[in-house]
Amino acid sequence: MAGSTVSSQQNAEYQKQMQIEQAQIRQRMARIGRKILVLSGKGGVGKSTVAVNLAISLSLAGKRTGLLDIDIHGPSVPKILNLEGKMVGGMPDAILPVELNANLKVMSIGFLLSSATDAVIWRGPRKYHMIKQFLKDVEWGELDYLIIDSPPGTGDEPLAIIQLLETADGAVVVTTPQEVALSDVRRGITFCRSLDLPVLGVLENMSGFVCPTCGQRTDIFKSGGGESMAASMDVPFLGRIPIDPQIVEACDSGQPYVDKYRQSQAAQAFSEAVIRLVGTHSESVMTTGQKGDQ
Ligand SMILES: Nc1ncnc2c1ncn2[C@@H]1O[C@H](COP(=O)(O)OP(=O)(O)OP(=O)(O)O)[C@@H](O)[C@H]1O
Repeated sequence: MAGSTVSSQQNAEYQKQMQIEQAQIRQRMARIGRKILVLSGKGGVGKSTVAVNLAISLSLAGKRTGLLDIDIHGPSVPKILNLEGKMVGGMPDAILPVELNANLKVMSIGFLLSSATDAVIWRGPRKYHMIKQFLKDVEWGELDYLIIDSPPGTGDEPLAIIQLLETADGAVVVTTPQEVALSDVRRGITFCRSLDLPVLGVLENMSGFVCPTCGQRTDIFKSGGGESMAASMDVPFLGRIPIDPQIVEACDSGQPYVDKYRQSQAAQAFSEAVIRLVGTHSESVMTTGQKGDQ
């Protein structure tokens, strides 16, 4: 009897603590306009590349943007943005994100690991706790957009963030065109629907390669599969990003691709996809995406 009283007391305290933390998350998130998750059904399809370049495009368009990398097992955002080894700032009750430029703040689990080679072996509850801490403690300030790079698949991390955010605006689902990737994406879309998370669009990455020497196009992973899958699942299609070796080079050297190679076919395709995605803010994104020299 005494034991059950203690455990019900503990349970009540735990519930109270959860409510306090959820209220803290709500308070932080109330200062952020649109919260967009970038998901993929399968690993290696370019999800982090898309998340980074989406965040850069929005920041170049003058939108106050945050980029949150919750890919606990493979945080690649610090590498792609040449932020490896950066220390995040701290305040008594908050973690300060790294400021990449005046409009772009970045937070990644990678900043909290002691080296780029550290492996994280965490079970579900610990991942949930880390994601909750990010949402509760990272001091973004006022943002127009928060872009969240989630790990591939439909596991603990995307589930945790969707539940904890409560009010995410939706997901961009990245795929490559071949059937083996598309079947995983269908599962990803079903996952979003079962959690009432709107699918804002499907982006087909690595869609064809145009040889820079002879100009011949080769559909290495096929082409068009993402578009027909989006139509059959009744979700918007955002466009096709071709394979471009300069994307690999930019990612590996930590340079923002859409900024550095603005006139390239892939950057233009990227820019059009962002316009389809953000809709009402399209003019400013278009202006930024098309101005400037390479
Ligand atoms: N359109 C593209 N053309 C050429 N290379 C690309 C393209 N998109 C992404 N890449 C390259 O593919 C590799 C994987 O990309 P990325 O890390 O973004 O994938 P991911 O889906 O986030 O992977 P993970 O499953 O590990 O999270 C990187 O080397 C990146 O530079």
